[in-house]
Amino acid sequence: MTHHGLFISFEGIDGAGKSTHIAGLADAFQSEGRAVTLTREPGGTLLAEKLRNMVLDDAMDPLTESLLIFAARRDHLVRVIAPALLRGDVVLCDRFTDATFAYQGAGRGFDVKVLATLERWVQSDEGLLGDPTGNQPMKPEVETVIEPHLTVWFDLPPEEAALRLADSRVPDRFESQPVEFFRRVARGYAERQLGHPERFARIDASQNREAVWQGIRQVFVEKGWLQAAALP
Ligand SMILES: Nc1ncnc2c1ncn2[C@@H]1O[C@H](COP(=O)(O)OP(=O)(O)O)[C@@H](O)[C@H]1O
Ligand SMILES: Cc1cn([C@H]2C[C@H](O)[C@@H](COP(=O)(O)OP(=O)(O)O)O2)c(=O)[nH]c1=O
Repeated sequence: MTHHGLFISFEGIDGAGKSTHIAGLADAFQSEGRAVTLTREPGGTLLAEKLRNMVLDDAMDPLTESLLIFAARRDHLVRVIAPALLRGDVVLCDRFTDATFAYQGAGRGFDVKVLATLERWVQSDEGLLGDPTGNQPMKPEVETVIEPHLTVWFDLPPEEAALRLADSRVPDRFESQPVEFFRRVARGYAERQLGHPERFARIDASQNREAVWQGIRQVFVEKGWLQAAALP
């Protein structure tokens, strides 16, 4: 799929600080005249938000969980992400497939080979350029697997994330997992980074908010995607 958009995902264990900084980046891109699509996973469409509620609220086996998450992802790609990239938008997505490898793969111990197969199927651009109902799919000339241009990984020790979350919100099914679960998830993200070093930017999320923001700012300025002057 040829497009002029920019696809950026944000990752890290719960409480690492993603939500705190995504809105600031959206403002920075908008102040430079770029259209921004701000979205999240699981979710981002009516159907995917319904699937999100099921995944976050109901106990299920890891294959069911992975299939629902990838089903939500496909709908999100077809209806929101691919059209936004074709329009030339900057897509800022709170979590994407690395979260599935970290949470369902490393966290829940589900087979990463199955996840890799689902990743290839779901993120194929085949059918993405057609009608989102799927009635009139168009075949791409060369099939490609859509993935973020950049993944900003907020790396934070699980013990610190737990402290930050303790008084901030009611935990969902994942957030209420023991710290050992998040140690595995954090290792899962580290493995994903090793597999995709060119795509990942690791941010030391244990720093204070201002230092974390400066780390993010530096990544975007170095890539030439934002001008230093546009950022506080
Ligand atoms: N650098 C930081 N230092 C201390 N607390 C932080 C920092 N960044 C965010 N927080 C706080 O930690 C909690 C989790 O942050 P949040 O952005 O919601 O994380 P995430 O979206 O990654 O789950 C919030 O209460 C937030 O205010
Ligand atoms: C995208 C994704 C999220 N998740 C989990 C991680 C989070 O605990 C939860 C929701 O993520 P998130 O949107 O970060 O929740 P919040 O904004 O409330 O912190 O879904 C997976 O287990 N697999 C996935 O593929």
